[in-house]
Amino acid sequence: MALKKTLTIAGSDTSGGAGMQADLKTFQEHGTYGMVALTVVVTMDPNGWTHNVTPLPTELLQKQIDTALSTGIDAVKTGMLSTEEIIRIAGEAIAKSGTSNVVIDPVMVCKGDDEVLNPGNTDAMIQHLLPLAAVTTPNLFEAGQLAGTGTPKSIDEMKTAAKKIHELGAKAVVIKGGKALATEKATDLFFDGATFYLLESEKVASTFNHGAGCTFAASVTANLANGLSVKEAVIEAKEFVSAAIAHGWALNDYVGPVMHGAKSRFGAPAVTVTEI
Ligand SMILES: Nc1ncnc2c1ncn2[C@@H]1O[C@H](COP(=O)(O)OP(=O)(O)O)[C@@H](O)[C@H]1O
Ligand SMILES: Cc1ncc(COP(=O)(O)O)c(C=O)c1O
Ligand SMILES: [Mg+2]
Repeated sequence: MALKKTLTIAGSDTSGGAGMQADLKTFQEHGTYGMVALTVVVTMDPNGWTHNVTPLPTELLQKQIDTALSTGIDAVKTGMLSTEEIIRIAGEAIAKSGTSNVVIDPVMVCKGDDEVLNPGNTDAMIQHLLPLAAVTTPNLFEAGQLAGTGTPKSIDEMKTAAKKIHELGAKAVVIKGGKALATEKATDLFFDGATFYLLESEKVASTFNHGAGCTFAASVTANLANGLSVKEAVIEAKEFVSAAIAHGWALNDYVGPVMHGAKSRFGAPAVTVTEI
């Protein structure tokens, strides 16, 4: 039986919760066939868990992209890209891929890590990636950087940022309020270019949400490969990640990854969708 083919152009999170590890686990849970073009390897200091990001040689990235694209892919997502050159190469790969099922997760920082990646990356993402996006999935900080508005602090400010990001070329935008937004629920804003929707689920008190953003974007990617509409894809992704966060767990004293396979095992919390 042939499966839908999903590609992630992303970094390796050696701790397994985020990055290409989250993407592959999530692709598998959605019944798609996952492939990876690896950009960087993230390792952690065993004492204190400080992140270290090591880019792979770009010739090696290009060879991986050529390999994966030669199979004919049904959807592609980007994750941590880390340098302007990698962002440009990813953009060229997507333009060549032949699919319009393109999810840009504009990863700029790791949760719990203050080191913001090179600001030139934001401009490179705007130039090379946003115009190709069927959906882009910034968190609050990333949305503020892309829109040039500073981090949104309310639903109204999220709407303003989403409009700007849409004007930059992304066909649809999900700004993830997550637990940073001061709302009772875990609230994300979805803008399809015409209508705004709030996607809401119970806010989980736990801090075990490492990899939530990657898992959300990978779910959207697999759903698009499987033929769902963009709106259906983001709603299912919200259910999928809500279940994964509700069952997040402590890997060690430093990090709590989401449980990528929670929805199929335990079901998903309710998600409400409201047009605003
Ligand atoms: N504590 C939480 N409870 C429920 N949902 C959450 C929680 N934290 C994040 N989410 C959801 O997880 C998804 C990823 O969001 P977020 O963690 O902000 O992204 P990122 O990992 O990219 O920073 C979003 O749908 C967000 O609303
Ligand atoms: C390789 C890699 N990609 C992406 C991320 C971003 O993860 P999140 O899903 O928490 O936004 C991380 C964070 O550690 C990472 O290591
Ligand atoms: Mg993220």
